[in-house]
Amino acid sequence: MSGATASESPGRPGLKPPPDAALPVRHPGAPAPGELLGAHYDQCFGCGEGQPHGLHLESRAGDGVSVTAEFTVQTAHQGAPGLAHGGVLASALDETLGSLNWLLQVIAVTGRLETDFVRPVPVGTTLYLRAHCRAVAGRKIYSTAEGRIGAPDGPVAVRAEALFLEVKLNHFTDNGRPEEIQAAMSDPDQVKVARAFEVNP
Ligand SMILES: CCCCCCCC(=O)SCCNC(=O)CCNC(=O)[C@H](O)C(C)(C)COP(=O)(O)OP(=O)(O)OC[C@H]1O[C@@H](n2cnc3c(N)ncnc32)[C@H](O)[C@@H]1OP(=O)(O)O
Repeated sequence: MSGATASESPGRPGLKPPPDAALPVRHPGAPAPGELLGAHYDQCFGCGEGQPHGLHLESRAGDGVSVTAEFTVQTAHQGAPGLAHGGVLASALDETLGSLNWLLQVIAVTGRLETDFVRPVPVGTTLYLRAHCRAVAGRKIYSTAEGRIGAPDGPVAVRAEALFLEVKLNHFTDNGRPEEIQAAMSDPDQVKVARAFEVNP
């Protein structure tokens, strides 16, 4: 363990933007800084209100291509007694990082997610997450995130670097279980249909 932060060590295989990568551009139609993004899909484990044991993460647009989010660790999220499960914390980072694609207004999925677990996170803790997009190269989106305990400037508990890959809508329609795809597509609210798959409304 080097002790370096994610943003100080952007050279890990598959996570380093190529030299010709561009700076990310916030879409003109993206929610304004400070605006809540809302759940993109009611059944999403990360943000959906229809998931009783989900994270119920609330993401908010930040400046540039950045977001902040909060989630409170519940008893259903334990790994060891009284402590958050590492996979749940990775999910919180993944969800926060995924929200960045809404500001870029591209449909993208996580290809690679590398997580550093820096401190144990007790049940009842509110984790303050922050993510920003570092670079874009073709379909590849390079982003980084961290989660702090108890306050936006609290001690860092988790960090992640991620590569998202832009995909077409058929990534979901060809691969998702037909029942859920049908249900999501037939919602009369077209914005909800679009957001379920993170397509631009
Ligand atoms: C608000 C929204 C919240 C969303 C929730 C959070 C997001 C999620 O959790 S999404 C769910 C988890 N992710 C998935 O299910 C994705 C499953 N994986 C896949 O479908 C595919 O592997 C996918 C789409 C990522 C890549 O496949 P494909 O489109 O065929 O890309 P492919 O042609 O293989 O590779 C394209 C480039 O990316 C690179 N690449 C692909 N995967 C990786 C990887 N894991 N690591 C590093 N590089 C990779 C390739 O090397 C290639 O590079 P180059 O262009 O330089 O040769």
